[in-house]
Amino acid sequence: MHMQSPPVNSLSLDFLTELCISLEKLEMDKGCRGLIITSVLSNQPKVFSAGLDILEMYGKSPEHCGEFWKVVQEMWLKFYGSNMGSSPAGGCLLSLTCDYRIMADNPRYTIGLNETQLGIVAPFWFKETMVNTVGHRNTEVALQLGLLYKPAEALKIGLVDQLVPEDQVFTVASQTMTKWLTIPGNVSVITTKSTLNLLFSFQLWCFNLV
Ligand SMILES: CCCCCCC/C=C/C(=O)SCCNC(=O)CCNC(=O)[C@H](O)C(C)(C)COP(=O)(O)OP(=O)(O)OC[C@H]1O[C@@H](n2cnc3c(N)ncnc32)[C@H](O)[C@@H]1OP(=O)(O)O
Repeated sequence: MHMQSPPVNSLSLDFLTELCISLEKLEMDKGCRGLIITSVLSNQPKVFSAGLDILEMYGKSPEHCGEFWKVVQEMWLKFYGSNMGSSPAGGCLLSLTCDYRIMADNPRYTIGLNETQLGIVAPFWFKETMVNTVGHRNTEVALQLGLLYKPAEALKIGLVDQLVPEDQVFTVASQTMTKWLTIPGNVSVITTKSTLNLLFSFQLWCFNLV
């Protein structure tokens, strides 16, 4: 899936709604077993996604914000595989929801949950998704300081899985997905994934009760 919403693929209500509809269609397509999401913006260096559209959250009615927030959560529930350039905040969340993250090895790119730098709080489920990926201590430091990591640092803490030269990102992503798809039987993979997420799903359920 190619994201192309200039200038920076910011996640607006319209963009997220279209993304969720496209994902729903792919989920219903029995021939589709995986998804590589990438940015085809023409800017250099490339942005994967600038995160939530800041203008979507400013000066809007509570109803509009509610609708926006619902679609952000829906997006978080659906994702699978990714490759990328710069990914701050919601852009980082988008890639954290994927099974495997391949980042272009260009020090001008950064990734991380930088919300505190903007004076906002990374929501509970952003934080928990980060903890599940890089562990508690790395998350503690990253979130409190609102750190944006360059590719080599992101690889070191496990925020991304692989760095590749910029012109090879898509080829390597395709090869990686081919390897993942050799695992037989969708059901065992999906069940394993659900088991890994069981505690988090329960926490989220409790959180929604309060
Ligand atoms: C309802 C409750 C919500 C609670 C939310 C809590 C969680 C929040 C999550 C978030 O995702 S908040 C968003 C955080 N995002 C950022 O901090 C990213 C900010 N942007 C950048 O760092 C850079 O723009 C970039 C992505 C690295 C790209 O840099 P580049 O130099 O290539 O482009 P710029 O000249 O900076 O930007 C071009 C253009 O795009 C506009 N823009 C950038 N980011 C956003 C954004 N997130 N939303 C809306 N618009 C954005 C930027 O203003 C420029 O616009 P113009 O000036 O050209 O009009």
